[in-house]
Amino acid sequence: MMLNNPAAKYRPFPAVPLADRQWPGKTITRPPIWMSTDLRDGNQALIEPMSPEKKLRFFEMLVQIGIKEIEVGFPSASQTDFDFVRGLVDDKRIPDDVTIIVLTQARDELIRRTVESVAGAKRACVHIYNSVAPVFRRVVFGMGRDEIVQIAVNGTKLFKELTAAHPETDWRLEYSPESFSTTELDFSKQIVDAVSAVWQPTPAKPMIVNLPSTVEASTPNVYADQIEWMCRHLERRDALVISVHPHNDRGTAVAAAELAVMAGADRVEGCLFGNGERTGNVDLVTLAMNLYTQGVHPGLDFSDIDAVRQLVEECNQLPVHPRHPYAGDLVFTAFSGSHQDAIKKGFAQQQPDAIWEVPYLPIDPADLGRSYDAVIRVNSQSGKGGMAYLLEQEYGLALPRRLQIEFSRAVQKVADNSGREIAASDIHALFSREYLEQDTPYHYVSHHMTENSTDSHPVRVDVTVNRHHAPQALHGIGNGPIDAFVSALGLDIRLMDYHEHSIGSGANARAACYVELRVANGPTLFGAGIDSNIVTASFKAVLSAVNRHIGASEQGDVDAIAA
Ligand SMILES: CC(=O)SCCNC(=O)CCNC(=O)[C@H](O)C(C)(C)COP(=O)(O)OP(=O)(O)OC[C@H]1O[C@@H](n2cnc3c(N)ncnc32)[C@H](O)[C@@H]1OP(=O)(O)O
Ligand SMILES: CC(C)C(=O)C(=O)O
Ligand SMILES: [Mg+2]
Repeated sequence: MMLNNPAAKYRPFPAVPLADRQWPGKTITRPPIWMSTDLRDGNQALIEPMSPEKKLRFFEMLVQIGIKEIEVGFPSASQTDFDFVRGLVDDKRIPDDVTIIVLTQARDELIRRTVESVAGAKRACVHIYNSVAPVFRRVVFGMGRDEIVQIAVNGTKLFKELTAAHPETDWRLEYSPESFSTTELDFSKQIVDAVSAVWQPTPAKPMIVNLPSTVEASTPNVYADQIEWMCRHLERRDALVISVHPHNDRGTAVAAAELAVMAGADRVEGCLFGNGERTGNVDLVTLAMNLYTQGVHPGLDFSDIDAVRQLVEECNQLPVHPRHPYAGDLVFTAFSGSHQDAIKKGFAQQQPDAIWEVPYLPIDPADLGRSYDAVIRVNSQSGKGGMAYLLEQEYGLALPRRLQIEFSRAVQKVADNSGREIAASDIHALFSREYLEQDTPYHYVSHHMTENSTDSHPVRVDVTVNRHHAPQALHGIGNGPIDAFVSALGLDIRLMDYHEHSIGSGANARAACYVELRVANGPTLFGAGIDSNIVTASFKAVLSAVNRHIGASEQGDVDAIAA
C-alpha cells in the first residue's frame, strides 16, 4: 500500500457475474413511466423546503408537463407535509390519470400516519422503504439479514391491514430496498420477494419495486447489470413494475438510468434539472430530451422549457446551471468561430420538416420553446460567421463573404480590447460607424439619372455631393448607374465587387448595397449604403468605400486617390 495515498482507503466496486447480459444490445424505443420526486426527494434536499403554496404550483406544473406519477411528500415527517398531501386529496386537485405517492420508513406509527394522509383519495400509492445494504445493517440498525427482512415484511403487513379499512381508495404499494445498488443481489431479491409475497400483486394491480442507487457507487454498466439480474430473478415479475431511482454521486445518473431502462426497468424516478440529495437525483428533463433526440417522444411536454425552469428555480431557490443540457442559458450558444460558421450554414440548409441536421446542435432549440436569436454570441473566440449571423438575424444585413472577412477584423479588435462578449447591437453600431456613417470628405446629397438605350454609354447621372461640406455638381456616363457615378467622381478607383439585397418588405423596404473598390493598383476596401432607393444606396456605398480609402491613406486626403 502506498503511504499517504488517499485512494488506498477505497475499494473497487465488484462486477456483477452476468456473463450473458442482454442490455448492451438493446435500444430504448419507448419512454419509461416517469415518476417525479421533486416534492419529496428534491424537497428534502433544499436549504429551505418549499412552502405549501410553492409545492402546489410545482405539483400543478408537473401535471401540466404530463407526469402521471408524482411523489408529493413524506407526510409522517411534518405537519406541513401531512397538510399539503391531505389538501391535495380533500380539494380534489389530483387528476384521475395521476397517481400520488407518499413515502414512509417501514415503521408502524409512520405507516399509520401516512395512510391517514391519503385515505379517501381515488388512488394512492404508499412508498415504504428500509435500507438493506451491509453498512446500514451493521451501522444504522445493528441487525442481521433476517431482522431487516422482517422490518419490510411487518411494514407491508401493517399497510395491508390498514388499507383494507379504506376500500374507497385504490391502494398501491411501492417498496424500495434503500441502498439497493450497494447491497448483495441475492439479499435484495430475498427482501423484495418477501414483500411481494405479503402484498400479492397481480399484473392488473402490480407492485412497484424501486431499486435505488441511493448512493451512486459504480459505473453505470454495473447498475444496469444489477437491474437485469433482478428482472431475471425476482418472483412474480409479471406483477411487478421495476423502477430505478439513480442518484448522481459519480455524475453518471443519466447514463445509469438509460442503461437501466435498457436492462429492463419500466419506470424512472427523478427530479427536474437533477435536484435532490447531495449531487442530485437523476435529471428527468435530460432523460426526456435525450429520448427526443433518438426519435422517441418522451410523452412529456417541455415545449416551454424556460417557463418550467423559471418555476423550478423559484421553488427550489437553486439556479439551473448555465451549461445544463437543454435548459442552460448557454447550451444553444456558440461563441467559437468554427462552431458559429457550421451552425449558420446548418440553419441555412435545414428544411422545416426534415431530419434535424444542424452541426453542433443535437436538438432544435425551437422544440424547447427557445429561440435561435441567442444561439450565436460573439466574443474574442468568434470568427466572421458569428457576427454575420447576428447582423443578418437582428438587422437583416446579409454581408457578402469578403466583407464579412474585412469587418470581422474590426469586431475582433473590439472583442480583444474589451475581453468581453459583444452584443448584436454593438456589432451593428460598429458596422454603422465603420461603413454606413462614413460621409467625409464625400457626402451624397442628390442625383438625377437619365437613360438613353441607343447610346454606347446609356446611363447619365447628374449628382450633387458635398466635398468637405462644399457642394459639388458632378456628371458622368456609363453602362449603368454605378459605372456612371464612378466616372462622375473622377477618381482613380475601380469597382471590384457589388452586392445588394432588400431589408424588409412592402412600403418600408430598403435596399442595402455593398461595393468593393480598388484604388489605383492598391488595396481594396468595402463600402456600404442603405436607402429606400436602390440607386441611392449604391452611390452611398461607393462614397462609403471612397471615404474609407481616404481615411486609411497616409495623407488622409482626397488627393491621395485623385485620378
Ligand atoms: C434515501 C432517502 O432519501 S430516504 C428518505 C429520507 N427522508 C427523510 O428522512 C425526510 C423525512 N424524515 C424525517 O423527518 C424523520 O426521519 C422522521 C420524522 C420520518 C422520523 O424521525 P425520527 O423518529 O427522529 O427517526 P430518524 O429518522 O432519526 O430514524 C432513526 C430511527 O429509525 C430507524 N429507521 C430509519 N430508517 C428506517 C426505515 N426505513 N425503516 C425502519 N426503521 C428505520 C433507525 O434505525 C433509527 O432507529 P433507532 O432510533 O432505534 O436507532
Ligand atoms: C427512499 C429511497 C427510494 C430514496 O430516496 C433513495 O434510496 O435514494
Ligand atoms: Mg433518493
